[in-house]
Amino acid sequence: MIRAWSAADVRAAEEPLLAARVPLMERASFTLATQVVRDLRARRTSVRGARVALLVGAGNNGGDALHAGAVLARRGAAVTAVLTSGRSHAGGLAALVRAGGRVVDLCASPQQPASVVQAVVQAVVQDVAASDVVLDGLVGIGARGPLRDLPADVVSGLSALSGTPEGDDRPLRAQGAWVVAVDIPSGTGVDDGFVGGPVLPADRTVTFGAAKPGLLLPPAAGLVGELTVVDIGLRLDVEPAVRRLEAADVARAWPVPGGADHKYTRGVVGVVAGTTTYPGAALLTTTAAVRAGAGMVRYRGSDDVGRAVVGARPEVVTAPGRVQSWVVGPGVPGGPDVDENGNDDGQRERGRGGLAAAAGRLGGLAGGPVPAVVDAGGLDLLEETSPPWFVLTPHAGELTTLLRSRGVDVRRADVEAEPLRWARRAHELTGATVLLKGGVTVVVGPGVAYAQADGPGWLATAGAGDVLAGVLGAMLAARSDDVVASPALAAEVAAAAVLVHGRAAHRANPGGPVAALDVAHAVPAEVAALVNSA
Ligand SMILES: NC(=O)C1=CN([C@@H]2O[C@H](COP(=O)(O)OP(=O)(O)OC[C@H]3O[C@@H](n4cnc5c(N)ncnc54)[C@H](O)[C@@H]3O)[C@@H](O)[C@H]2O)[C@@H](O)CC1
Ligand SMILES: [K+]
Repeated sequence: MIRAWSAADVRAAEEPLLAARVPLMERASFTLATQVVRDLRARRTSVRGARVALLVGAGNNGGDALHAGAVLARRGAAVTAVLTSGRSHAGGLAALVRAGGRVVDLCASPQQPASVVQAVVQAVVQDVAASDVVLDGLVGIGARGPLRDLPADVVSGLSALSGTPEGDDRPLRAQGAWVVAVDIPSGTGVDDGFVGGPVLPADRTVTFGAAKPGLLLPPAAGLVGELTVVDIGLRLDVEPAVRRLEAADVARAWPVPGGADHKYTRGVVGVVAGTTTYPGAALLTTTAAVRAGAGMVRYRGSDDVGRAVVGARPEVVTAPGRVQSWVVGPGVPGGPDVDENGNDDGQRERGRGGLAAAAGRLGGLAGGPVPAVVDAGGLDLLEETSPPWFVLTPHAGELTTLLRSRGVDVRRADVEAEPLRWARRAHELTGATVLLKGGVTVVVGPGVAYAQADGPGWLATAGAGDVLAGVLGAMLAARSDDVVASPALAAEVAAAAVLVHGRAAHRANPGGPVAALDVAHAVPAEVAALVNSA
């Protein structure tokens, strides 16, 4: 698991070590330099003679870059530091100069007219782009807001370089430079992943002490490249702000059935999905639940769609009965669609019934409480508040609608700019666990947040959400009682489902397009690979 702590928590953990004169910056910068050497070698560039540009800001982040530059210069690299602030880390600067590094100070003549400064910046930008490696040490965890002043000008200049292919978001790749962000890509929100101005996308981010939330969260997560966490000896005893599950975590927690298990201990998934107009969602959701190892899948819908489901997956039953998790809503019309089409095949009524049972509001034969996945049209069927064992699975547009229906003035662009913030708001307002789908999927439950980046971009395709709902339904059914008993567990299971779904998409067709049903069919082999690696 990757755990990420806020800037404040990291600073608090640094304090006792700094007080004890532990050389944290030396540790950090030496490991940074070592990583750069590894990257250069991997790129078949010898360290001796390699051109290294350091983008240096006012604080200790620039100090890290300067010290790392000094290490590289001592090993024969041609290092140039570009100072973007009137004050740079004195020790780092002295070390670099001692090691033979070159310094270009953009603030050397503060009285120069802006046009001259801009011309100098442009010239420097060309030089930087011609380097083998660029270290971004403009700002780290001391940053406030988007980049401004000269750091912003330099990054904007690099981003606007000619020769960058249209649509390529990594301006220096075309020039052959490898960008290493020091601690964070400068300009990204350390704690929230917000990107409100220019950022130089990194090929690698070397972060110190612990990951920071912004490195895992969208949209900043897309600018981080490969993430390397360097242990500098910090002790972080508080709960992390954001977590990311890795394959080993999911493998360890997977409920592998034993000899005494039967379909009811494995878990029965009740699915209310699809209508005669949208039967595909019913097929995808039930197939995914079956393929993810549900003890049994019970489809609830019209006779016509039920026949199609059983035709495709004879394992599915259509009779009512015991259920250990509900999946409500894929392919079920919501709000305006219902008014237009009139007919929903009675799915909304069945969905309400499933959710009432899942909330424990029916009792008796209906059973419950049990976990529920609430997707698409199911989101319209929620009561004012829900228990944490309900996992809502909106995309950004659906989350916006959900929030607006509860009086929050928010637009889709806001949700996309700060997914964690708005997913958390939806969790606070509804009480449910919220899984906000995207290239990086954010999950928020009571006291916990996960950010999962497991799937390829190809996974953004119709029906992929139905498959996720089915996989998650099966995983919740397998741990039904535990999920109801421990409020934060639904979020962990949901994050694990996102991981399985994303990895199954890679497995379905590595490096190429995937159809939703192919993802469902790749789930068993992915689960086998996971549990066999545990
Ligand atoms: N405390 C320590 O001993 C350690 C600190 N480390 C490094 O130090 C960094 C934190 O250093 P600092 O606290 O000095 O802060 P930073 O180096 O992150 O930068 C803060 C400075 O940047 C300027 N600045 C802030 N926001 C800006 C913006 N939006 N645009 C342009 N300039 C802006 C301000 O002048 C401020 O002084 C960490 O990210 C890490 O790289 C590491 O060396 C590990 C040990
Ligand atoms: K940085």
